[in-house]
Amino acid sequence: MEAEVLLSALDTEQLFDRIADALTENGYVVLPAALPAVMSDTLFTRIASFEDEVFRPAGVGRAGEFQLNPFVRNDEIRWLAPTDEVEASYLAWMEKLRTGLNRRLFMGLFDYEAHFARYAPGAFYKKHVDAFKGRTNRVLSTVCYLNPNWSLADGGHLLMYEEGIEPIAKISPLMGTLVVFLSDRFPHEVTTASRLRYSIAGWFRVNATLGPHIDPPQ
Ligand SMILES: O=C(O)CCC(=O)C(=O)O
Ligand SMILES: [Fe+2]
Repeated sequence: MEAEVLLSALDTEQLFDRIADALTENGYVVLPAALPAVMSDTLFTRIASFEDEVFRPAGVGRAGEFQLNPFVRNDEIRWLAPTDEVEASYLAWMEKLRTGLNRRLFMGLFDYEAHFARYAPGAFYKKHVDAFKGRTNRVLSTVCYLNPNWSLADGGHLLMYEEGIEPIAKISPLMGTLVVFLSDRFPHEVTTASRLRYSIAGWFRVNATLGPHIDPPQ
């Protein structure tokens, strides 16, 4: 038992090494089956069990600038909270990643926020950048997918762009796949899904508080 625990701790360190190396080299990484299978299974069970009322339409912009824009995105979200055991386990894993990356890359990641997202058939999220202009507190984006199977024809791909108009990556939202990327560097979009599509999107933030301006907002 102890050996098993040690082994998985070692695996996690190796995974974090891989993420750190890829971020340094490419600014992004796609990791199939990154999360422990038990964790993605329980997260899938949780999101799939939510009643419709649990979700709210996702918006664009933050705090004072927040608005609904169904032409840009029409997924539905629910923020994760540490009060639920399953959600807490995901947040705890991300906390390990946060300190792991700070140790390796001195990124100064300060906190993490994440929401479940549900894309109904026909839903999409047009090309956008996650970091809000002028307030650079979101520095590293994560997306974790919770769909037990997915085929090309189901759509709902994450397309990532860098400079050109052609995507540099096309990612299927398959269970356990984790994507991590620098928030201000990669415009990305979710193509129209023809099936219900589940994910958890999250952001590591730096503490950009300057003088009286509290950022992130409390
Ligand atoms: O679900 C995805 O693949 C990406 C979602 C996204 O870009 C976002 O929520 O900002
Ligand atoms: Fe995004």
